[in-house]
Amino acid sequence: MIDKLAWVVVQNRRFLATRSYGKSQFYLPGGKRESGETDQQALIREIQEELSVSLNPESLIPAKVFRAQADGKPLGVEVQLTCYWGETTGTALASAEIEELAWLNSQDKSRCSVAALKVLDWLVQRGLID
Ligand SMILES: Nc1nc2c([nH]c(=O)n2[C@H]2C[C@H](O)[C@@H](COP(=O)(O)OP(=O)(O)OP(=O)(O)O)O2)c(=O)[nH]1
Repeated sequence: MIDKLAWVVVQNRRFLATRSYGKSQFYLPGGKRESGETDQQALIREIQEELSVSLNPESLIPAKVFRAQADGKPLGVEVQLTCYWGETTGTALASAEIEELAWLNSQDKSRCSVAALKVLDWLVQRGLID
């Protein structure tokens, strides 16, 4: 199981998703903890790397944990996304390994990894995106 942290942010009834170079599916932004890091430290570092914005540590609130088949990995390898809400100052920009940023809603299901799709469905259920 691949254990990752992810940032969930909704604006104008869409959520932020990222696509890395060489990949076709969109993911929730985030990544793995490095040794000794808290969830908060790891997520802030990953979001700074991927999107060039600083998450405010005080704003981080646990959202939900999702588990699904990991994109591009052998069948049965799962990714766990421990998702947090959080606020940033500044505008997210595709950086480092990220080729593209997109604000998605349920018209974009086919562009999402299975894990990102679970997040999408949950945001729809909660009435936050269309
Ligand atoms: N952050 C994130 N990762 C996701 C999502 N959906 C999804 O399948 N993943 C998967 C993609 C990879 O199979 C898996 C692990 O990410 P990773 O960064 O370790 O994988 P990778 O193969 O790109 O990295 P690497 O081994 O080249 O370092 O997480 C998602 O929504 N957000």
